[in-house]
Amino acid sequence: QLNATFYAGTCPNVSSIVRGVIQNALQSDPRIAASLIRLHFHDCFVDGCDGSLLLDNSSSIVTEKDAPPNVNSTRGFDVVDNIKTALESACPGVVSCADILAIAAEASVSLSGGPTWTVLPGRRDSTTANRAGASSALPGAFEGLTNITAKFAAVGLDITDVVALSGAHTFGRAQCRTFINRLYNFNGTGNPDPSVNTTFLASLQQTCPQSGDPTTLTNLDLTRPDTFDSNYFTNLQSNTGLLQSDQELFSTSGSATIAIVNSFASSQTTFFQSFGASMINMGNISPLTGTSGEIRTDCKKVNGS
Ligand code: HEM
Ligand SMILES: [Ca+2]
Repeated sequence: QLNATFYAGTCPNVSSIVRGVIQNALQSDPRIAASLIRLHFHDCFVDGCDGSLLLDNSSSIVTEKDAPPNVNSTRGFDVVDNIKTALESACPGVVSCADILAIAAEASVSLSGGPTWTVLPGRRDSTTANRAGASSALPGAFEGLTNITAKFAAVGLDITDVVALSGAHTFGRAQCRTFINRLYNFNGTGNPDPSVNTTFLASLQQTCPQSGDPTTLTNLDLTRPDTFDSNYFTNLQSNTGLLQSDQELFSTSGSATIAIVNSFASSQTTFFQSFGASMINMGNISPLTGTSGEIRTDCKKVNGS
């Protein structure tokens, strides 16, 4: 039931309103586009794309925001609220918070130099959150390609989706705690991860000293950190992927992901096309449609609570 023209009659300017708020936010926060697309991902993998991630703690809600993959990590909720406020004033009670995340993801990528794709809206918002689901369903950087692939398969996404969507790490930041395992004592070997380029390793060790601040940020893409491009894949070819889960796509011998990395590295057009298709696949994960769920008035709260 998701449909490109879902808001054509009820909120025809929804895309330009969302885009305008993000454009404005980008003026003071060049990272916000990356942070917003990540919210759509962390929403969709937990009970589908239903806005569950956005709910705060309350008497009936145990927030997903405090699950390990999200706590002190996901950000941009204030901008989602600004988008919701702008939409409530233009078309009250019409656009769901789940759709805001899907539309914001596309706007964030296209405003950062990446592809455009046709977002299919029509999602409605959950009245529940799933903390345990957020703790278990989202992939972690140390998990290994086999487990990560299994978590994507659990929501109907295949190996091409894994590689294409990982390309979102072409922008945004990561904290030292998410990759320091690779820098000094990888898997108990007493040595760094052998798949880290040695010059890159030295620079990461400077950024993240062994007893330094685990929350220090660095760019996921060392080449053009705020631009959406295919450099993520050429980085993997030169062993400068930041997270273990990034570099494994290219450095796991015999893996089917290697050929996909090589094809995206050699053609940005191929990557862009594939990325748009995979974002649509991700956006289709078990939405609430029809009369299921509700259209929240405030993305942080279930209506009437
Ligand atoms: C394949 C499995 C994935 C793993 C293991 C993973 C893991 C991570 C980790 C550990 C961070 C850094 C978080 C922090 O330091 O606070 C991060 C950041 C990010 N992730 Fe992923 N991720 C994955 C897939 C995805 C997907 C599918 C998307 C979107 C389509 C995505 C978009 C992002 C973005 C844009 C950032 C930077 C956010 C910011 O700067 O605020 N990731 N990811
Ligand atoms: Ca969800």
